Amino acid sequence: MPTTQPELVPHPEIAAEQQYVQELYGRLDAARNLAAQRLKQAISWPAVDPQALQERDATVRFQTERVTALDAAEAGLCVGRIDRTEDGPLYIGRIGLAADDAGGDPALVDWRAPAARPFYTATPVQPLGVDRRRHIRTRGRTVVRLDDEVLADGVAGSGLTGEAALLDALDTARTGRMTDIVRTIQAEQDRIIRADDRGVLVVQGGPGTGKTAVALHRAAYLLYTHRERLARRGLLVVGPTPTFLRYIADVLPSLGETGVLLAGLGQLRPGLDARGTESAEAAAVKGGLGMIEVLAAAVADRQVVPDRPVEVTVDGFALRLRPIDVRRAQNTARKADRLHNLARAVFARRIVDTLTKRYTERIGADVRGGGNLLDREDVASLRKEVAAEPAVRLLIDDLWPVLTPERLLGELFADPARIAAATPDWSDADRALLHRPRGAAWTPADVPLLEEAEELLGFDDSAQRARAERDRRRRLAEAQETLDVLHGSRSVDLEDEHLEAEVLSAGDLIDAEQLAERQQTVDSRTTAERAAADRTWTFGHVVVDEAQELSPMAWRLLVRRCPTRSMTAVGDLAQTGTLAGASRWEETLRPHVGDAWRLEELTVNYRTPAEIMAVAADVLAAGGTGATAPRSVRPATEDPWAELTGPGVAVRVAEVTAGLAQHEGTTAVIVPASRVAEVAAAVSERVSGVSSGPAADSSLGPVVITPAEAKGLEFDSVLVVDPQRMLDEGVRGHNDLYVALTRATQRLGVLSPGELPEELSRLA
Ligand SMILES: Nc1ncnc2c1ncn2[C@@H]1O[C@H](COP(=O)(O)OP(=O)(O)OP(=O)(O)O)[C@@H](O)[C@H]1O
Repeated sequence: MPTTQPELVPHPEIAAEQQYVQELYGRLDAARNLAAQRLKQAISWPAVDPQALQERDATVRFQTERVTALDAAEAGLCVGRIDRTEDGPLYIGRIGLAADDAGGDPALVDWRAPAARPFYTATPVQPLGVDRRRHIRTRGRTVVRLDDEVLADGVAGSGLTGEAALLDALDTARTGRMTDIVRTIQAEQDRIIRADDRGVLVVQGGPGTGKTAVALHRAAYLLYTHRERLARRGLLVVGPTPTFLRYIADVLPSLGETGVLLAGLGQLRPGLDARGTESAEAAAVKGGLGMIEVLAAAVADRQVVPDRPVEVTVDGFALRLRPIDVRRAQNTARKADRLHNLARAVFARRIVDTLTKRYTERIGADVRGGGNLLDREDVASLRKEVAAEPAVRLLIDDLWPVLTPERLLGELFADPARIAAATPDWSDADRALLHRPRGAAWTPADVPLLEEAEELLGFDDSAQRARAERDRRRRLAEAQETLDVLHGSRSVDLEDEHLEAEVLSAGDLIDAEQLAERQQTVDSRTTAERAAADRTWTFGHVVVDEAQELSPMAWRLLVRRCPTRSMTAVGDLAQTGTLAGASRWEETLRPHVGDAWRLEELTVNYRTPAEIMAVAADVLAAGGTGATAPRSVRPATEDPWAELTGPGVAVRVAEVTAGLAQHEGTTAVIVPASRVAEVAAAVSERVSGVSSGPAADSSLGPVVITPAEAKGLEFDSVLVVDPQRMLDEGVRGHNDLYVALTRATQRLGVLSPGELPEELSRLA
C-alpha cells in the first residue's frame, strides 16, 4: 500500500537520497562539460574539404544533441528507485549515467531502458522482483519528497503505480503547456509506450486517459530504442491544430528529443500552411476517398480534344489539326506515362509531328503531281520551326497544360462547369460544397487533395536534371583545369629532378571526378528540416494524435509518407467532431493498411475529477455511441454547477470568468462557434489577457474557444456556455459537449441562457 510522507514531516531517508541525487548531478555536470568541450573542439576543426566539412557537421550535430539532452535532464533528473530483492537498489531517471564501476549497475538508468520497466509495472500482485518502489520528487537539485510503496507484502492496492506521487502530479495547477509524465507513467500506459513498432498501433481511450502523453513518451521511447533508424528517417508527430501543437511542443524537448517534426494537418504539404476555414460539410466531402476519382477526372478533363478542327499559322501557312489528330496524340501520351505533366512531352511531340506533316504537305507538294520534294533535312528544319512557333506552343498549352496541384484544384473549385465534369455521379448539393472563389485560402482538408493531385500530375524535372548535368560537367571541366595547372606548375618550383619524381602531385592523389564531387555543397540541415521540406520524404515512424478526426484522404496521405506503416494513432471515437472523422477504427483503417493494425485501450481518466466525469458520462450515454466513460482517479475539490442566465448570458460569462481567473492555473470558456465573437468581446471587457480562436493561448489569460479548438487541451477551470446550442449546432453535437465538459482538471461551471438540456439534469 502506498505510504505518503507529508511534506512537513521529513522522510527519514531524505538526507541519504539528497546525497545520492547530489552525486548524480555531479555526474551530469561532468558529462555536460565533456560534451561541451567536444562540441567546442569539433566547431574549431579545420574543414579542408567537403568530406571533412561533412564529418565536422555530423560531430557538431551529435554533440549539440548530447548537450541539449543533458540540459533537458536537469529538471527532475532522478525520478525514483526500485529496491530489488536480489540485486539491491536501482535508480531511474531521465537519462542514463554510468557508475565508476563499469561492471555494476549504472548510477542512473534511463527510464526507457528495459531495466527501468519494473519501476512502472511492478505491482504487489506481480512484484517482478521489486520489494519497494520509491518516487523521488525534487525541486531544483533538492529532494523535497519521497513516496514509498512496499510491494513485497502482496497486498493489492488501487491498481495505480505510485498513487501518492501520481495524485500529487495531477493536482498541480496547469500552465498552458503540457509536461512530461516520466515520474508517474502508469502500467497500462507503459505497455503502450514500449509496444512493438511494427504496423499501426491504435490507442483508443476516453478523455484524460493520457493518450497524448503516451503518444509523446512512445515517440521518445522509439527514438531511444531505434535511434539509428529513426535518426535517419525521422519521426513525425501530427496534431489537429496549431494551438494543440503549441500545447504539446515542450514535452519531447523536455525528454531530450529535439529532432522530431511536429505538424498540423494543414502543414503536411511543404511550403504551405493551410489555415483557411470552411463548412464541416465541405470538409467532409473533400475528405472522402471518392475524391481520388474526382481528381483523376479533373486531370483528364484538362486533356482537351476540341470538337471541331483548329488552325494554327506557321510562317503564313494555316495548318489544320483535326479532333482525331488530337485524340490520337492524347491516347499515345496517356499510354506512355501515367502522370499528366510527364506525358505532356509525348503529347506535344505528336502534335508537332502532325503539324509538321501538314506543313511539309503544303510547301513540299510537287506541283507537277509527283511525290514530296523535301528531303529529310528539310523536314527536320520545318519541324524545328513548327516546334518553336509560339502559336503552336499556346495551342499545346490549351490542349494539355502544365499543371501544378494548386492550379488544378484552384481552377477546379472556382468553376462549377469543371466541378460538374469531374463529378458525373454527384448531386448538385455536393458539387456546390466544392465550389469556392478563386484565390480563397487553402484549408486543412485541401492539403491531402493537393498532395493527391501531385501524385497524379507528376513533376517534369527534365529541365532541372539537364541543368544539374550541365553543372556537373562544368565542375568536372573546372576540376580538370585545376589539376592541369597544379601539374604544370610543379617542375617550375622544383629544381632537383630526383626530388620532383618523389613528390606526388595533386593529380596522383585525386582525379578530376573526385575533385568535382567534393566541390558540391554539403547539406547541413537536420533530418526534421530536410523531411519538412521534401514532400517525397518517408518517415521511420508517424504518431497521430486526435486520430479520430482524420479523414480517409488524410489517412491516405499519412500512409504514403510512412510506407512501412510503423505508426501510432491515438484517439477517442466518442470525441469525433468532424463529419469525415472516424466512427469505427476498423472501417477507417482497413482501406489503408488492411490487417496491419491492432487496438490497445486506456481506461483511467487522470484529468477530470469523478464528479465532473459523471456529468460528462450522462452526455456520452445520451449520444448513443455505446462508448463507456473512463474511470476517474480523483475526486473534485469543488462540485460542478450550472446556472440559468436568461438572455444576458455573455455579461454573466464575463462576471464568472473574472472570478475563475483569480484561481491559480488556466481558465477556458468553451462556447458554441456562433457565440465566440459575442462572448469573447464581453469577457475581454472584464478580464485582461483574453484570447480566442485558433491562436488562443491560455498561458496569457482566459481563452474563449469552441469545442473543436479545445480538443486535446485541458484547463484548471472550465466554463461551458449555452450547452443546448452546442448540442444543436455541432455536426456531432453530443461529442462536442462531451469534449467541452471533460477539459476541466479542477472546476466546471455551466451557464445556460435557456433550460438546461436533459443530458445535464444532474446539474439542475
Ligand atoms: N501517468 C500520468 N502521470 C501524471 N499525469 C498524467 C499521467 N497520465 C496522464 N496524465 C495527465 O493527464 C492529463 C490528460 O492527459 P492527456 O492530455 O494525454 O489525455 P488524452 O487522453 O490525450 O485526453 P483527450 O482525449 O481529452 O485529449 C494531462 O495533464 C497528463 O499530463
